[in-house]
Amino acid sequence: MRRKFAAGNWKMNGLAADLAELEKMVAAKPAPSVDTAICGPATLVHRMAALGWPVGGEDCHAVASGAHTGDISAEMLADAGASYVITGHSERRADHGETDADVNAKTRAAWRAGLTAILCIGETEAEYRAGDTLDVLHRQMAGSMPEGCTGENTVLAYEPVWAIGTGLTPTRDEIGAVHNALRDALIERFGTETGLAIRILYGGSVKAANAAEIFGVADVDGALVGGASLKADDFLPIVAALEAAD
Ligand SMILES: O=C[C@H](O)COP(=O)(O)O
Repeated sequence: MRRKFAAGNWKMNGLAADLAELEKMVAAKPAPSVDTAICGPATLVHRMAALGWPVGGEDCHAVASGAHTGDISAEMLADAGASYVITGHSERRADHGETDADVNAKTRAAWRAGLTAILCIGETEAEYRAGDTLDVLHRQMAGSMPEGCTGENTVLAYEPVWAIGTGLTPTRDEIGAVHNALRDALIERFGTETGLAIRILYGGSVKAANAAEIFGVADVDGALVGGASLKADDFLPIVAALEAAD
């Protein structure tokens, strides 16, 4: 039985003053029946973790330490109190040219440090319009997901690039068809037990207003939430909708 998971991604947002939002989330003590986490900027991870809410990084380097100015290793995130790290977010793939091989290496780095990887895949708008969504996702899964993925060390996040920060979302049927295909692909690649254990999150313009509808789709095990995770008043209703979902 997969535990539902609501993860936030603060992206390049968050100053010390914004920790007040996380304090509000902690004070609300929401939804003990679902997993929650906020992935925050590296500058805040330590202080976020100290507040007692599960925390993740937004990216990590593939190696543990060395001459890589400005980079953060998975070990550093774990040392700062993180339990998760996002790998392969489309903004990293687009802004930093990260390839599936890079994402694969970063995901293995996350495991090496004892972190759970929230591994992102997703098609661009052009790929969606061309009807190539599943081909793209299968290719990204094949390249980005290392051998050894389990339900404990990896969470798969399906994030259509064209839905991120746009207010657009695929239809319920589209999300359902994609998540169903991803589940089949996980089972084929990792076997039935592991394929059924790996959680698949949907990400892209999830907010309180559409969360219940999206969480009602089969094989949606939760969400990776960007903009609506920045404020407790936006994120907590999403967590509540996940808890209420069948
Ligand atoms: O990692 C989160 C996603 O990029 C979704 O962002 P968004 O909820 O602001 O669309």
